[in-house]
Amino acid sequence: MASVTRRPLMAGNWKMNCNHLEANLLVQKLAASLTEKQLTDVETVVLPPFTDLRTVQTAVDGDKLLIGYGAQDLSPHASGAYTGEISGSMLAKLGCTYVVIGHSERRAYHHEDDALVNAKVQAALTSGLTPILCVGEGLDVREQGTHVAHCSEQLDGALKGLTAEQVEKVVVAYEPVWAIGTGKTATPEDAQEVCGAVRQRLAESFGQDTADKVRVLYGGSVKSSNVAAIMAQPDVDGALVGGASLDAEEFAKICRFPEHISR
Ligand SMILES: O=C(CO)COP(=O)(O)O
Repeated sequence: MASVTRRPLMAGNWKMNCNHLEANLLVQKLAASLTEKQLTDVETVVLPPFTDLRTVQTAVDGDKLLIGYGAQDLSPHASGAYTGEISGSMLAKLGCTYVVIGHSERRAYHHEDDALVNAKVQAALTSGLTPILCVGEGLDVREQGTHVAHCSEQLDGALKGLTAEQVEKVVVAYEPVWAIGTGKTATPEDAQEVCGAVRQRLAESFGQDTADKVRVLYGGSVKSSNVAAIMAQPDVDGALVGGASLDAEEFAKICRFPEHISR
């Protein structure tokens, strides 16, 4: 177990922020704030709104930036009469490698359930995209103490019908809803408790080898001041960062976390 190495992943979820001009500036500034070695050691990814993706692609390709990018959602369908939707193949064609699926904001505001999340995970994999599958409990569940069972259920629902080979390609993000955008970070021990339970559940369902390969991220008020303690946890392989990813220097500092930690 201890010998398993997973490349750390820092993913910036911009949510509904930045027009395409601002996106260009942010991605260029981010790349300029990190050395090639830092970008090699820690996989750095931005997740802008759909309307920014072409601009980010142009910046990344044009300047050969070592930054990955992806979308915040996709349609479960391949193509057709689904007004307003974006397919996985459209995202892949734009050079996206990642897509966020099942974010708590989509579960809450767009009533996405585990069955839809499962269909989206399958659609992403079919298009060659890496899903960043979000799970996490609200404050009520946390107060009842059933957060581990809640996240395990969300995980089971999202990965239903997948093979171990497919699951190896998935990134899981544990984002406690009560810690998102609130400034309340889960303690490093809280993050480890659920990230460890996620890996345990993956091992039970898909085998230890698969569980050891899957990267599990923590998300919720991650900042440069708390990232090192969170990343010191054995089952936390990276962070899904909201607000702090909109500031290039702050997100770059988050990506430079290995300077403050010995794992
Ligand atoms: O929801 C998040 C990332 O997907 C976390 O957002 P914040 O970092 O703003 O709390």
